[in-house]
Amino acid sequence: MSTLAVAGGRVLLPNHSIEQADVLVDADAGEILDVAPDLAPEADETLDASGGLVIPGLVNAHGHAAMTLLRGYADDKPLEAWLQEDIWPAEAELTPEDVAAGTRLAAVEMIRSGTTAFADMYFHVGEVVEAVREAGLRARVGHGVVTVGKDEEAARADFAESLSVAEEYDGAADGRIRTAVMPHAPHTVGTGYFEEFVPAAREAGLPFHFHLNETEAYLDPVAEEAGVRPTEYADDLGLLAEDTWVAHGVHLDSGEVDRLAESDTAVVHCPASNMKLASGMAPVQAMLDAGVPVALGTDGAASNNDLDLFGELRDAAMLGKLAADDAEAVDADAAVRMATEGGAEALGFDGGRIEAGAKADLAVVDLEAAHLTPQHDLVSHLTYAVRGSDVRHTVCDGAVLMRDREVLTLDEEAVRERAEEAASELVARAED
Ligand SMILES: CSC[C@H]1O[C@@H](n2cnc3c(O)ncnc32)[C@H](O)[C@@H]1O
Ligand SMILES: [Zn+2]
Repeated sequence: MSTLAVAGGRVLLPNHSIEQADVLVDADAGEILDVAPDLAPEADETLDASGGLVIPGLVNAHGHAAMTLLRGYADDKPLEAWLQEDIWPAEAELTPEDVAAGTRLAAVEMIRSGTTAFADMYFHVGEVVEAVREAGLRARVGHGVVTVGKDEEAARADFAESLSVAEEYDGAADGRIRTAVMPHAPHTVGTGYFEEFVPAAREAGLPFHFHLNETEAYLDPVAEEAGVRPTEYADDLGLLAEDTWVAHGVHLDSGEVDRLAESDTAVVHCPASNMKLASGMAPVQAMLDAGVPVALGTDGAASNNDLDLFGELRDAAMLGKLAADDAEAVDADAAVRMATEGGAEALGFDGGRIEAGAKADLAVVDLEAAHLTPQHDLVSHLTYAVRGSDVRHTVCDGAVLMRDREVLTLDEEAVRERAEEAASELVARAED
């Protein structure tokens, strides 16, 4: 067994107390062995965390990684116009090589900002898997299904691909990659296709991930077709369950919040995307009060426009207060929980907390900075003051992905060059 000690720092424990301790990791098994003072002498390798805070690696529970190529391509529009006029025409030109380049760029950005696990709903999933494997990250990946606008054969093939991809790649990269079936949203996939494929997916034990109630406009097509709110529609189709996690949940009535809580379906709050697209304010405190599991996500880099999850912690706390008209709503503690154990639970990973037996997914935040001084409350700092660029080391599955701000698993300069080129060519094809 080879061991790694993350030593000399303070550690954020599962009850959110902070202790001066070392974290000893079984680097082969990718698990935390012990959290206690003076463990470094026992270890084969040491990461210096002095002056830093060791936290669970953050979990970005909803996104479209390769959309980094479309960062800044189309801004300042509402969701429907943005998708129809800009994003979907560009994505129609996406190649597997583009997804390879864009996902690696996303991986560099996430590693740099302390994210160790993420969810990805996109296309060319084989390329996503290779990028995640090389980067050393953990991910739940899936092929996104849209059937509207497709003929029956193409629509059935799209949904079938989501199932076959989920079966093919589950457990890849030494188990760091898990999968799910990912229909885009209740109104962008026809009812008949849900009725045909959901039972098959459930039979195969596959989880589901989809966008739910992101905008007011997302409610109407379901109301017209089924006469119910989308959460009830999804539940009737067998989509809600403890292994389902949905993105956004902005426009939920109290019956829908209760239904999500009763089915133990997790909701991924994406505050920056919701603000940028003016989608609305999710009732985060109401969901927490009702017992809905809540996680955080960036959504794609084209609607955020970065993948720094520390921004979501801050935005979730700020927007949660505004939505509830209550400064006590979505406090710093709740935001940190959503970004760590909440995300890990939503994605079904045994991480998000620093204790013996948990996955060794960690980030070390450098606290020696003007904007983190003084240090009255480090949980407050994680939510309101830390930035992704404060992360000094990142560890996933016991492997060091970034040491002293140098990404070790990917050649950052080459990744950026390749992404720049892929993005220019993609946009040129789309606008041709
Ligand atoms: C079918 S793969 C995923 C699909 O979703 C699109 N997308 C990106 N951001 C959002 C969002 O906020 N709401 C809905 N759909 C979104 C992405 O461009 C892909 O086409
Ligand atoms: Zn999304």
